[in-house]
Amino acid sequence: MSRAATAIGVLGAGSWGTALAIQLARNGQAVSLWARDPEHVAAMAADRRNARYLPDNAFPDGLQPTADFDAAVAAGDVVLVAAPSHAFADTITRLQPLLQPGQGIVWACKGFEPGTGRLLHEVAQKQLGDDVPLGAITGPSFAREVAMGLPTAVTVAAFDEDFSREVAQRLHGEAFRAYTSTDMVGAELGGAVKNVLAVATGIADGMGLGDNARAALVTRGLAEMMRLGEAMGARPETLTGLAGMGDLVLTCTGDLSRNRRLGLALGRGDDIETAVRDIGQVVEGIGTSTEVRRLSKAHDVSMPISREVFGIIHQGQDPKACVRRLLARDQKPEHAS
Ligand SMILES: NC(=O)C1=CN([C@@H]2O[C@H](COP(=O)(O)OP(=O)(O)OC[C@H]3O[C@@H](n4cnc5c(N)ncnc54)[C@H](OP(=O)(O)O)[C@@H]3O)[C@@H](O)[C@H]2O)C=CC1
Ligand SMILES: O=C(CO)COP(=O)(O)O
Repeated sequence: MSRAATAIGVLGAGSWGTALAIQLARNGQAVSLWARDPEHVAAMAADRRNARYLPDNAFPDGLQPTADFDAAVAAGDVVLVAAPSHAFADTITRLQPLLQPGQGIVWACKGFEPGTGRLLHEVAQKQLGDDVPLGAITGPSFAREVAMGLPTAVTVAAFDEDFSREVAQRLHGEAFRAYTSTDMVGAELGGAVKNVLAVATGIADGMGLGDNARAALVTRGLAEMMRLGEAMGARPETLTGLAGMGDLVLTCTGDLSRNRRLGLALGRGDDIETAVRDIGQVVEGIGTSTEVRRLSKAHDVSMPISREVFGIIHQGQDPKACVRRLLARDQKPEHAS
């Protein structure tokens, strides 16, 4: 099969893979959208929509669902991975032997490798070496709104500026602005850490703590993200930009956020298993809270809000006790000198 700059394979037909596939097809790309379940593929092909994840959005003509992983990888010069972060490493391992010279990989997953805290570009680089162009799509972007064609801005980060430009050009279009960045660490860190902070603000809102508390959590959460970012080599402007502050504002305030919705349920006193089942889609903040805890310890960075989210999710701690602990912390200057 010949590969072309006007064709692309998207691996993962959840809500975000499907929305990005719709956006790419809107821009005239021939899109092969791969899903792992052949029945799901058959249903999408018949309905010309993804009834499981984005039922309200019809597929543009250029979008073809496929159950053929190899064909999706071979479709274009760029392969877009849109699996949850816990499936990222396996996806890279599976596609590695299929990669042809000149092909690049970009992903839309927001999280860390479970168990190691590695950023996804570190996972990909370790597996593939330095010769394969790699990039990450991040920023404030609810799948449903992108699929509807509502105005959205994202960042495409890659060490290789030509590659980030190429991916951005494929995505950029009417109502969809794709910026570029060379700060992979900041772009990936912002998109991952915001998941934990969206759970935190959801919990506060679920407990009825008010608008002041939400604004305080967003702002102090950003301070946590920036401290970790400084320790890990992120650029501060990335974290005050779309990948950090932008996504933080979106997911800490927008009820389409699955992470915020998990928090709302926990804050109302629901148990986590029921909340996750009711949401029915990936909630990255659950695993990410463990990895943020790991990284904050490894880099000796104070992240009290993220720590309490970890305690509530993984240690069964009472949200009320967590709030009391946060409020009882020592008084101090807002900005460390
Ligand atoms: N939805 C959004 O608005 C946005 C999501 N993201 C990020 O995109 C990534 C994907 O999320 P999203 O599409 O929303 O998730 P969804 O829950 O909507 O869909 C999950 C998708 O991943 C597949 N999947 C689940 N487990 C595995 C696995 N072990 N191996 C391979 N595939 C698997 C599912 O397949 P199946 O149906 O067969 O179970 C499904 O296609 C996440 O990292 C998320 O943070 C980023 C920006 C926006
Ligand atoms: O990352 C997202 C929007 O930018 C999606 O957020 P949730 O995973 O919390 O739904």
